[in-house]
Amino acid sequence: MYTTAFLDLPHLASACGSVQLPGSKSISNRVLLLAALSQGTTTVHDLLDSDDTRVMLQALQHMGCVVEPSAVVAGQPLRITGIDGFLPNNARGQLFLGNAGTAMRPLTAALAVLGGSFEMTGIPRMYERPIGDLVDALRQLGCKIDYLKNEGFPPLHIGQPDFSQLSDAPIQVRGDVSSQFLTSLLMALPLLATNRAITIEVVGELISKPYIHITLELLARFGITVRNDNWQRFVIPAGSRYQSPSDIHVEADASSASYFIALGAIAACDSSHNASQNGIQVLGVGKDSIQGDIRFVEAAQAMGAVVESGPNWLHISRGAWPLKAIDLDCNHIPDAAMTLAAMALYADGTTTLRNIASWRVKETDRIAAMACELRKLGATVEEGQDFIRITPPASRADWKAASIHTYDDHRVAMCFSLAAFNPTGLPVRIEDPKCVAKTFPDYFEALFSVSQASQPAPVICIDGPTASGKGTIAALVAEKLGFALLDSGALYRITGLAASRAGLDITEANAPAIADLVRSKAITFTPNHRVLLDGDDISLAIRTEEAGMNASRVAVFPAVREALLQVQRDFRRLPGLVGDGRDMGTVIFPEAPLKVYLTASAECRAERRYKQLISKGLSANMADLLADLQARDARDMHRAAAPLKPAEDALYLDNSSGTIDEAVQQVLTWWEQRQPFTTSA
Ligand SMILES: Nc1ncnc2c1ncn2[C@@H]1O[C@H](COP(=O)(O)OP(=O)(O)OP(=O)(O)O)[C@@H](O)[C@H]1O
Ligand SMILES: Nc1ccn([C@H]2C[C@H](O)[C@@H](COP(=O)(O)O)O2)c(=O)n1
Repeated sequence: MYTTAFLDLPHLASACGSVQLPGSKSISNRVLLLAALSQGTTTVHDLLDSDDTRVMLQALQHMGCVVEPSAVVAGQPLRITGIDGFLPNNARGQLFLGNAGTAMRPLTAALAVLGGSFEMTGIPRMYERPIGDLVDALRQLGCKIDYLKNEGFPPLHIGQPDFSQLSDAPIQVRGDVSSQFLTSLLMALPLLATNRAITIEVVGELISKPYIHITLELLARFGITVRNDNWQRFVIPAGSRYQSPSDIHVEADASSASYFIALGAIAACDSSHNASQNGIQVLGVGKDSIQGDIRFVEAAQAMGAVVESGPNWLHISRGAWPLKAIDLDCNHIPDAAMTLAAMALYADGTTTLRNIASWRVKETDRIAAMACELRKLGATVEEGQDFIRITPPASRADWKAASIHTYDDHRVAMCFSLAAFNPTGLPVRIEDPKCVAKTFPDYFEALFSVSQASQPAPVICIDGPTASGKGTIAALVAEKLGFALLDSGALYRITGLAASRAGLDITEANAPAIADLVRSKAITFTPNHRVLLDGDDISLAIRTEEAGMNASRVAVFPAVREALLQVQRDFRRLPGLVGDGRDMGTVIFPEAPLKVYLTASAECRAERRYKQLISKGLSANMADLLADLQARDARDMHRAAAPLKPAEDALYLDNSSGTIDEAVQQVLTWWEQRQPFTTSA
């Protein structure tokens, strides 16, 4: 997941390949709560690991459920032993539920029926999301719920209910604000229906029926068959008791699929792929899905997408181009419909999405957010209380390179990534990309894995002499931008070490053998910054001064440099790369848009290197270090092959007196000056 302040998506030209989607958030959190209320242990497969499921799991553990392991581990099922309809004695606590509506609303209902003493809290946006209609419905039953701040909104306090006045009268709930209120009652009230049937009556038109369909399907899996009288009345039978189904599989998220369905419809396939590889394959959800958002497929088809499907897969390719503008009532696909707003940027006219009032009370006011950000890209947008109307930029020249504000809303971030396929060749900046953690933490990684940029990924080169600070500054710049990192010096250090371990003297005569040796070795840079040579951890061994000197000696040989050329270029990937070394800007990436030549006085470098070695527990001597460093500079600068020198278009940065942060900031400022983005509103 990208945890940077922003993520710059280079202009994307084509997309092709296969994506495995994470589990559905709606199904995951429903399954977790139902398993928690049940008798028995439920093994949950393919659970989504996201912010919303994490807060739900923590809450369930607070309620006395046994969860093993205590958090989601990739590829492993999770076992939940339920409370069989009763909280432990004196159950109490504060439950922090972030911005997870799928946790706040159903847990409020379940705990209000179960009792105990709980404070339900969240982030500030949660306190703007209405819950009054649910609380009113629960109070009809005798539940004890108090508002801790504003009437009608979380945070809440839930106390011990009094069901002495409970009658057979139907419980009424509004259905026209959020279907989560009805879902919450449907999941909580079986706890009260042990010896009487309970009827829920919907007041107003029920929105988002597909989400109620998911709830009913899952209730049935946990032993509760609810009678649905035309979406107006729901009858929970007497004698209800939650029973674990033992094993349950969470299907992939159909709304997450919408971004890749749109991608298949928008992006041409790279001509280097053959016809059979054409398009985007989505794995984990298909035509047998119980999720209403699967009907996004029909909307995408109406806009021109060509979609084939199997029980749990979809294949999407471009059909009509430009896409066809549509006018659609989106009540049946409230979440996925946001993706249509992004697709509308590529349509042949004005697209209108209607009956989307619920967008206004989601993670953010989504109608306002989409309108504002689409306008930044050059679209003309009209918004109403329950509709949005989008006319794409009139011509290529009318597209703008925008910095997209994401409002802590995962769907805004994912939708606007599709703007990177604009016809003008512009990049798109996505602010706060980590907001996708709510449903699809690795969304951007998945997007990059199937997308091809119109230009090779951007590279920032940082070259300079030994111990000038290249590695330190390069790593920090890469971290800030979410770019990959190439420590090219490490490759020469590994080569020098491999040669000595193989008993090869570093001589010109041995240069071809050393080059062959490095070609035959498996070199791995692990995500936690370890360096492996054929599986052996050599992270520390390559950091000695001797290893640095040997690196400088092998680096003189053209055959070695040739052997490492493609290895280095292969580090280039989306969204970009920072390369540190001696010839990044002159030889390896001569077309890089930013080249920095980092210097510092020899004395300053020797002193910093001294401190660096001592801090790693390696021995060092200042006088020797200074002499070695000067010898290394001389060899690196005066060798015939790719000598250390500034590229003609390099910018000089003297790192002798400033701080590390100042040097990093300078590089970032130069980078920013090369970007075309208009700033956020
Ligand atoms: N501006 C600075 N102020 C203080 N210390 C710094 C500064 N810049 C870098 N350093 C420190 O200097 C030491 C050497 O930096 P670094 O290892 O990044 O250099 P390098 O150029 O990558 O070296 P090499 O070429 O040998 O790989 C590190 O301990 C780093 O933290
Ligand atoms: N692009 C590069 C990177 C490194 N080298 C050589 C010369 C250096 O002295 C040696 C070790 O590099 P360091 O880890 O200290 O950055 O490797 C090179 O020739 N070209």
